[in-house]
Amino acid sequence: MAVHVRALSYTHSVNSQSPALDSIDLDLPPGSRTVIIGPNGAGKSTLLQILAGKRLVSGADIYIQDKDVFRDSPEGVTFLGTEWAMNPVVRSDIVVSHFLDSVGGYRHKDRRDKLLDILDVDLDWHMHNISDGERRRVQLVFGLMAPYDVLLLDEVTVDLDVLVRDDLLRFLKQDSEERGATILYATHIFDGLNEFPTRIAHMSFGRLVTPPSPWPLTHESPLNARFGSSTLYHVALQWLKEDREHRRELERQGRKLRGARRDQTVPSDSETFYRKYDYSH
Ligand SMILES: Nc1ncnc2c1ncn2[C@@H]1O[C@H](COP(=O)(O)OP(=O)(O)OP(=O)(O)O)[C@@H](O)[C@H]1O
Repeated sequence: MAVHVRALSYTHSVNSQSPALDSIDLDLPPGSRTVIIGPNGAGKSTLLQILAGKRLVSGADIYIQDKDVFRDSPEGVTFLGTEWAMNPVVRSDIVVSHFLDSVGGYRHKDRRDKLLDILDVDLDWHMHNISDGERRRVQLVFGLMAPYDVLLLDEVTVDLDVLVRDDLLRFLKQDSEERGATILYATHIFDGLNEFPTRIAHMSFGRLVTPPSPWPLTHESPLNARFGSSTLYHVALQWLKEDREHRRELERQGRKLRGARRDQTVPSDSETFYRKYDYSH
């Protein structure tokens, strides 16, 4: 297996009400492309960060390419998350061509040039003078130019325009087919994604409630009876509605609280509001 996880549970802090990950078992074969679907806070980023070795866990088996993620630091694993763009280094006055050279771009010239074309990156851009989407494109060239065996993507296409995103997904799919690379991708954007995955999984409240299942749906798939010829978008919509229902049920039992607190007295005028929130002088 390219990725093998058993009994993975994780709690961010002692104050957390419930674990971010709860008894996760996961197997991803080489060359598979899995899209993880789940509502905000389901645990997708936490799972990807742990697989990338960014958070230490004990008591679980976590192997990538048959190597223990924490003891053997497997090579060929690329993680791309949204927080990269917040790093002051990539917001400094550095020219894109210098930046890519400084991180070894010349070693992967063919892939780098292909990605520069797909992501429409100008090598003369200054990193402190570009838009969020442009910075994201530079990140993707930087992150994808070295060939990987396992790619962990945490919603990095969020600020790309649809054309660039479409070309990028095509590149990732073709690359994975040609080189057998495994991809695990957490996203909330399902436009144009239907043809991308070979598997889909559903995470909810820290659990993998539907483990990676073949996509497009096969006749043998247990999901087939429910979703038939649905698009990925409709499957996602249905799963997320169920998640919301589940949360509301927990709320009825007083176990989770989100949204408006209708049972509480709220300040009725702006003066009370400002006093309450300490805006008064
Ligand atoms: N640094 C942190 N400290 C404390 N709790 C955290 C931290 N990061 C995430 N959590 C909590 O862990 C749970 C899982 O969060 P996670 O970011 O993994 O969800 P997600 O599925 O990636 O959500 P999203 O779709 O919003 O990105 C949430 O309840 C969240 O509040």
